[in-house]
Amino acid sequence: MSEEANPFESLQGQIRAAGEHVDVSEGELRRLSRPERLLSTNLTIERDDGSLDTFRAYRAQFNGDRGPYKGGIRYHPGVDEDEVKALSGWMVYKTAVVDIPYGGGKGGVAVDPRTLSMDELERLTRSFAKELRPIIGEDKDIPAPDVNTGQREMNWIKDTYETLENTTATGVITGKAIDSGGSEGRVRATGRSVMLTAREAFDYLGRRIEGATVAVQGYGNAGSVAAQLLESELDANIIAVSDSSGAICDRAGLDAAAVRDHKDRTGAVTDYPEADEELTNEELLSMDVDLLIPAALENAIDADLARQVSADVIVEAANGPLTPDADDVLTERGVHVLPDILANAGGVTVSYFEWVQNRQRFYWSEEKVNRELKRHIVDAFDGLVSAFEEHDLRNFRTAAYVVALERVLRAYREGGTWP
Ligand SMILES: NC(=O)C1=CN([C@@H]2O[C@H](COP(=O)(O)OP(=O)(O)OC[C@H]3O[C@@H](n4cnc5c(N)ncnc54)[C@H](OP(=O)(O)O)[C@@H]3O)[C@@H](O)[C@H]2O)C=CC1
Ligand SMILES: O=C(O)CCC(=O)C(=O)O
Repeated sequence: MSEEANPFESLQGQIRAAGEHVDVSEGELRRLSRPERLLSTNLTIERDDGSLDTFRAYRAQFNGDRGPYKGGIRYHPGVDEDEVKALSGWMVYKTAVVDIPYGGGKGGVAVDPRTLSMDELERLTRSFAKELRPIIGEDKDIPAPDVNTGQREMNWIKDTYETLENTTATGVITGKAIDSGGSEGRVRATGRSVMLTAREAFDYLGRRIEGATVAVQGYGNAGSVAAQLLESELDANIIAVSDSSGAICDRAGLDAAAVRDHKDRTGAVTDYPEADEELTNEELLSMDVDLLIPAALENAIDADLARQVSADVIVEAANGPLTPDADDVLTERGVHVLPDILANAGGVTVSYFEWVQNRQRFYWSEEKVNRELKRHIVDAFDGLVSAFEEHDLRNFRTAAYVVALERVLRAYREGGTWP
């Protein structure tokens, strides 16, 4: 394996690559390549046995030119400052590419939540919420779920914030449970945009998605919903999936929902009784499939692995799953990569719908949420393709950053000296 790429440097390279095709000054590019603000703190909680433990925690507010900072909160041992900075920057360009009125932020705690009891997790989350309280708010910075967080953690943060502020502020966080102001369709929104992006991409490339073979790395919120929707709505054939325990494969096709049930019951996709064989994650990523969906963490595919990738199309459900060198190798090899900032933007798009519903105190049906989500993703895909063709770009990622950078730049300039 080559040396691990720094995700913050990866993000900066992606912005610079787009900058070559956009009328942007060096000063503007520098401004739009680093966070405006970073909260870096320690959370000390009492363990159930009475001892104290301390965890590093961060919130990066990368850019607010287009609206309040927006982005998830991750609980994972690998969380560090550069990861959070990168993830917050990706949010800026993601919200811009789907044209929703937000900037970008991201937070995280360096913790393996599986080592905490539910009570300890609640104390940790409420402690983080107290640290976040001065810098978040319905019109300031609106967190949401990411890896290893979900409705439960979002509700704890909302409750802590509202208690300390002595008010109701339903829109201070998104990804909440439905009866606490959550939106229909949010839980499945990230997977849904992955499915929609795959459908649009296959159509554009003149390929059939019906019956297409698919491998999915990571079987959490993003990966397992994408797999289920690709199967149920587009008749794609999910032949391999994985999680941190390993990968399973059935070349005749897995039942994506049944694998999810098995993982919910046992905690892992491995040992699924209907699977033909078990593989390593590396073997899954180099399988000969029509569509590969990395849906776990950053840097899943480096240059060495990229040379072994046999998929024709990659749709990035995870944020930053390719190292920059892997991206170059895949571009040169003619593998079509649909970038994270479009493909997984369904999550933040429905978070936006949730926030709109919270502000209006008027709630939408799931059918309306899904219809609006489809419109945003299809429009964003069309915008990306227009930029790709107009600038004769080397890959779809640069096209997405060109569209997004132009939008962020316009907002920045309109806030200061008009061109
Ligand atoms: N949730 C959301 O709304 C959004 C998520 N994303 C991105 O999608 C990605 C996944 O997030 P999400 O689905 O929410 O997170 P989850 O915590 O729900 O799922 C993550 C999955 O990745 C698996 N995983 C972790 N490490 C590895 C590994 N080395 N090899 C294979 N699988 C691994 C986990 O396995 P195990 O279950 O065994 O731990 C789990 O199945 C992240 O990059 C996130 O930033 C992007 C936009 C929105
Ligand atoms: O729903 C949101 O606001 C953010 C989701 C997120 O963290 C992401 O898109 O990476």
